[in-house]
Amino acid sequence: MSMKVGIVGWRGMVGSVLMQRLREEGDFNNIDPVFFTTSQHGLPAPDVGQGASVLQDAGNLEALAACDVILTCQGGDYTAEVYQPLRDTGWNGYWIDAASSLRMADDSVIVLDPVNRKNIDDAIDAGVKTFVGGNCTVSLMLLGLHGLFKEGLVEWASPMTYQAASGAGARNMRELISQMGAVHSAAKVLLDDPASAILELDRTVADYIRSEDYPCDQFGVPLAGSLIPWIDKPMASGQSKEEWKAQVEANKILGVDGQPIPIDGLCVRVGAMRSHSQAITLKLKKDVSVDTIGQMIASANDWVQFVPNDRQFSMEKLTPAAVTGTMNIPVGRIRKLTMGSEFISAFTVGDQLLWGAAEPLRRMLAILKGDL
Ligand SMILES: NC(=O)C1=CN([C@@H]2O[C@H](COP(=O)(O)OP(=O)(O)OC[C@H]3O[C@@H](n4cnc5c(N)ncnc54)[C@H](OP(=O)(O)O)[C@@H]3O)[C@@H](O)[C@H]2O)C=CC1
Ligand SMILES: N[C@@H](CC(=O)OP(=O)(O)O)C(=O)O
Repeated sequence: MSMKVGIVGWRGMVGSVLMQRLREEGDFNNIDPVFFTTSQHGLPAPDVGQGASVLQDAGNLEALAACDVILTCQGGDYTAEVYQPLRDTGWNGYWIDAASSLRMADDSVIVLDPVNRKNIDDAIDAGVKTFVGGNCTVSLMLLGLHGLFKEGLVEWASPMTYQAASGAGARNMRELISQMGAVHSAAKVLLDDPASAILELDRTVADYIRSEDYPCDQFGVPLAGSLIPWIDKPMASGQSKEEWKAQVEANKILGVDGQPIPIDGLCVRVGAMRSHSQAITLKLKKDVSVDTIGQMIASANDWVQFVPNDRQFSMEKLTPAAVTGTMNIPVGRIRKLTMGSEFISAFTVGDQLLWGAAEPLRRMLAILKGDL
């Protein structure tokens, strides 16, 4: 009998990417999918090649409990509302989740199988039933620098991020494009006139970005033509929550026992659509040549692409524009920093919705099915 998989959050942004990947990889072939919704129960469910069905109520614990696996991208509020009551009914199925709520729980595993497949397998054998996708910047950093972490070479890391609008949600992506269009409209007359003074164009744009007319309901402040040096809630440490996640989640994924690897930096929202970038300063435990570092990085997994520290290659291959919509994780700008031979820089980019959110979940389901 095929595994009954309840899918919640499938029509959201992360869920839509997950659906696309499940279809592309033929993952619906040997499961019995049940689609849930918090708002549209009774309406037709997506047909994934197994005939017509209707959407089930995602708040109905009985319907959820009939599933062997719940795969959810519905968000943290939904998880907070449903997870424990469902477990309290005695349900002992697998819960696979994109939201952060359960990541740091003692009885959950953060899934990033190219990096921690053994931890996942051990956890399944030990009866763990809760598997959660990691924070996007954390997963993308660990995939990119997998080779260095695998060799136990990293003494500490400081990622400075350039995070895309998609991390804030679909409405924020739309708002970014509206902002871009609005700035262009405000400057169009001057832009169309090759003889206009550049300082007048510049002042017009700056005035518009600071004006009441600039559309920024979602972000609260301008993004297009600017940036936002804070993501998520403040923590008592002075970190933003996004910054706090780097060390705690990365060490959990890496299975570090005892003293954690210090990982801390600043997280910044920029005007990219759906790929997150990070400039990472690393202190290695020993002096290793740049060539050897490159080889370690390049050979660590099937998705990382080593980009030589060359101007043209960096400009063409190491950008959100090049990476978006692909599974590639390019890593470049590797060089020794002037602080000393053990200090290196790296720059990496990855699609926030693929490896950053949907793909680790899809692969976790594939592991449970025995397909991976
Ligand atoms: N691992 C990571 O780094 C990331 C994790 N996430 C997690 O995933 C969660 C979901 O994020 P995201 O996909 O951006 O959320 P969305 O807001 O796009 O979708 C969430 C839900 O909103 C409902 N919804 C209401 N109106 C619409 C509409 N017009 N179109 C589509 N859905 C609609 C849907 O539920 P319904 O059908 O029930 O109405 C949908 O499942 C986040 O809360 C976060 O926890 C997100 C990004 C990255
Ligand atoms: N906070 C991330 C997206 C996200 O949803 O992260 P998390 O899954 O850790 O809440 C961003 O804004 O880019």
